[in-house]
Amino acid sequence: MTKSLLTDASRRLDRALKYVTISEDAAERLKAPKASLKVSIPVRMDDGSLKVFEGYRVHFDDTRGPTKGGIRFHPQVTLDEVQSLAFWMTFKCAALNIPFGGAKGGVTLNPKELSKAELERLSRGYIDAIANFIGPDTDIPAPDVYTNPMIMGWMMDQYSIIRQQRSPAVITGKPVALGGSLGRSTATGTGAFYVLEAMMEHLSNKRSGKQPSSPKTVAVQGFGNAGAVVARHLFDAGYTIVAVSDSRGGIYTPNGLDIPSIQKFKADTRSVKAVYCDGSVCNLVEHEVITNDTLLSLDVDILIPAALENQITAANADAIQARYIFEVANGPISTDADDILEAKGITVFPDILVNAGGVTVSYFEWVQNRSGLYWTLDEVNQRLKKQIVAAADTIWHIAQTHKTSVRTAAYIHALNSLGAAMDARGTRADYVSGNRE
Ligand SMILES: NC(=O)c1ccc[n+]([C@@H]2O[C@H](COP(=O)([O-])OP(=O)(O)OC[C@H]3O[C@@H](n4cnc5c(N)ncnc54)[C@H](O)[C@@H]3O)[C@@H](O)[C@H]2O)c1
Ligand SMILES: N[C@@H](CCC(=O)O)C(=O)O
Repeated sequence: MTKSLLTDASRRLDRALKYVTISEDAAERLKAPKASLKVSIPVRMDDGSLKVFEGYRVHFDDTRGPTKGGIRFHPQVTLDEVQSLAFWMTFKCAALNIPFGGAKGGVTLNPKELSKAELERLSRGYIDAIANFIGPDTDIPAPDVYTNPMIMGWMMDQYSIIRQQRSPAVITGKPVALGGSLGRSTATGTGAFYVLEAMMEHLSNKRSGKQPSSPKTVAVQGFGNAGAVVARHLFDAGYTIVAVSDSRGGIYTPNGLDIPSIQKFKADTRSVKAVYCDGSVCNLVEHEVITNDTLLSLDVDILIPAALENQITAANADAIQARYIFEVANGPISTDADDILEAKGITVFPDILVNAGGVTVSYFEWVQNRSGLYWTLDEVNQRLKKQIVAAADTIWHIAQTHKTSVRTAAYIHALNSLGAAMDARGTRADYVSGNRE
């Protein structure tokens, strides 16, 4: 039987609980989602046939505010996956001190097999099915794997039609023309870069003079919204990106890839190739074609999984050679693998901190939609940097104080804020059990 992703995710919570003073009632409530909705979405296909897709929306916890989290379109979406992603959103928002709880949504399909018109009908159909489960004050979706601003725009429009009023704040990650925030499309990668720079500074302050110089070589798994942007920031900052990949596999060259050229080529052709572009002419450069498994086990300073969950498990953790792993994807490392990596002296910087730039700028987008006042790109990035580096510094200090992994420190930090909110609100246990006298 396959292991539940949510059960594995909850083991991270158990590890942090012993460091925090949080009531047993509050801890118990954080082990299961508040509500899970499963829907069927009938879609008229271009050939006239009707196809029914399965979708989900999960609210994990709303103690700290309306629930928040992306929508994934992927053939492997399951309820267990969406629940785990909603769990991580809860702790991510708490760790970043964003006044939101955690949620997630997903539809099980391969969007690459749908025409643009079919994709629009599916996106609008999904919103029809979950409209009473979301709202600007209750649950606010956003993009995730294989969804994008165009899809968020259709979804916001559909919700506005249903409610008969324009509702930009119901969804974030929209096109800027429809009330999206400047900087949202690059926020996850930009935030990850800010965290990486902050952590490199902490590590170099901690290092004694005898230890090796600062890290320079990087491999990035997944060259999408999150992975390509962090790769570009690192390239611009002088790191050598030796390998990148997408769902079809990877490319490797020890001298380093030209990330701006690869980004341009991908935007033009949708494929990731080792190229160097001079103006509009792109030529292939010498490289090795590698699998995603090989990419993960390259001998690099920094490994960045930026694709899907469970990429590093007990089955391959022993082969990992990187010194540091920055989790840009949600849940790319299993709990068993964490232990193996720690024993090998590899430091893991966790998803709920590293990829929190996306939801942070989503929060900024929601604030801008509600106030009607829009910020410049500089303002957005400055606020993002301030908020995410503050969280990174706090988490680093918790890890040093308690001598825990950075992941456990991130959960301790999140739990302190969640526990305080839950205890302040009361667990409502008597009310829930029907004992209302
Ligand atoms: N988009 C956001 O705002 C955001 C924020 C936080 C975290 N994340 C997380 O980052 C990860 C990537 O999301 P994204 O928004 O960049 O998605 P995306 O759809 O923009 O890109 C996904 C990339 O991963 C690649 N990919 C898919 N399966 C793969 C596999 N098995 N091996 C290697 N590559 C594979 C795809 O080809 C694509 O390049 C996900 O875990 C997501 O939950 C995204
Ligand atoms: N899907 C993203 C973004 C969520 C959001 O912006 O609400 C995440 O996993 O963090």
